[in-house]
Amino acid sequence: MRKVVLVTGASSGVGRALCQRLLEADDGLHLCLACRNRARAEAARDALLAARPRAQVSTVQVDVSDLRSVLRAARELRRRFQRLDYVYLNAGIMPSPHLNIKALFSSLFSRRVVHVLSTAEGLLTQEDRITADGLQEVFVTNVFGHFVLVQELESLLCHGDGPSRLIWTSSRSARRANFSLEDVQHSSGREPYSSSKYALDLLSVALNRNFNQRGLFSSVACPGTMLTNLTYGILPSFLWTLMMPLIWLVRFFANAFTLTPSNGAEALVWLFHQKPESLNPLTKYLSATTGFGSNYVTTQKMDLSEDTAEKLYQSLLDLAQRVRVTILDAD
Ligand SMILES: NC(=O)C1=CN([C@@H]2O[C@H](COP(=O)(O)OP(=O)(O)OC[C@H]3O[C@@H](n4cnc5c(N)ncnc54)[C@H](OP(=O)(O)O)[C@@H]3O)[C@@H](O)[C@H]2O)C=CC1
Ligand SMILES: CC(C)=CCC[C@@H](C)[C@H]1CC[C@H]2C3=C(CC[C@]12C)[C@@]1(C)CCC(=O)[C@@H](C)[C@@H]1CC3
Repeated sequence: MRKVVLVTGASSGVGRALCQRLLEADDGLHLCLACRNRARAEAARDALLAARPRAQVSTVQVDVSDLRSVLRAARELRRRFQRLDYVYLNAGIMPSPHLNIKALFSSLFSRRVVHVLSTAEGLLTQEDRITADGLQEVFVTNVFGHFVLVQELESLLCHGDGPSRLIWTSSRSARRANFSLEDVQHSSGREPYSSSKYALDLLSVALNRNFNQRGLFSSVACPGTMLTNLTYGILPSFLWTLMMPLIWLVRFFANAFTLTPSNGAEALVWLFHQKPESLNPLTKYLSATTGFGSNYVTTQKMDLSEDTAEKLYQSLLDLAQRVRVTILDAD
């Protein structure tokens, strides 16, 4: 039977490159592209099938920032599939980013230059919005919509017939100091992106604690800094082009500049091929690229406590229950 792989945010960037690379390695897979925009999803499916006609590629419409859409998509997936072998929880946003140019220049002359350029620590803030469900948009898109999707797909993931895998696209910019259990949605801070990625790291740890015995394994990866729609929201593409000679130089010292979505997919593809029992649940798997353009995977121990992970998990369960009641009452 074909293995089934679901990828959210597969219409562009690293999600789309991941699909391409997975099919290059094995066109016997069934890929299901979970995207918010039907036209972009179908364009991605057509391009993938044109390159690998033997593959099976389907699409499902889901806007992960809209919980009704998540429930609808999960219902559709339960109708279509008996099991999901891999779910890549990859869709993500960084709305209205503001780059602190002064901090960028001073970091270039500091001893922490490699760390700052790899994580953007102290360089970026964002303006978050509130969704129609009354939730912070970055939190619901990057974390909570995916959490509810996983809950709704539990029967396809814990099927008792071999392991299933969750692989989250996190980030090197996930930072403990930007996350608080008292404000998991980061409604009162200016770094919702970093907070949401830290929440993903915690969530993955908690999911492993709660689901490994039922055959579900979770991992987190960072694709490194790539030129995608997300980074074009920080600086326009012509500025990236102008800075390219400098960035190629920087890449000799900072392996996090993977630059292309295909390079960025390295850790996500690598995780696909690993036995889940061999992976450390407290490790983040990072795509990296050398100055000469070779890709490899490196690891980082996550800066978190299992107790905080469990507390976040419980608070997401509570929130999901409350939101479900509100949605059901409104319908
Ligand atoms: N670019 C980078 O340097 C880095 C990116 N990442 C992470 O990689 C992931 C992919 O981003 P990247 O490829 O860079 O950027 P892109 O903007 O190219 O891709 C983001 C994907 O997420 C989808 N998406 C956004 N919002 C929603 C939503 N509400 N519902 C469903 N799908 C949605 C987008 O759909 P659509 O095509 O319709 O816009 C798109 O397919 C993100 O989680 C990001 O945080 C992590 C580290 C570095
Ligand atoms: C490298 C030079 C000379 C200039 C680029 C400056 C910034 C635009 C750039 C430096 C660090 C980058 C970075 C990200 C975006 C672009 C930078 C701020 C991310 C925040 C992109 C999304 C992520 O998830 C992070 C892992 C990236 C961290 C580094």
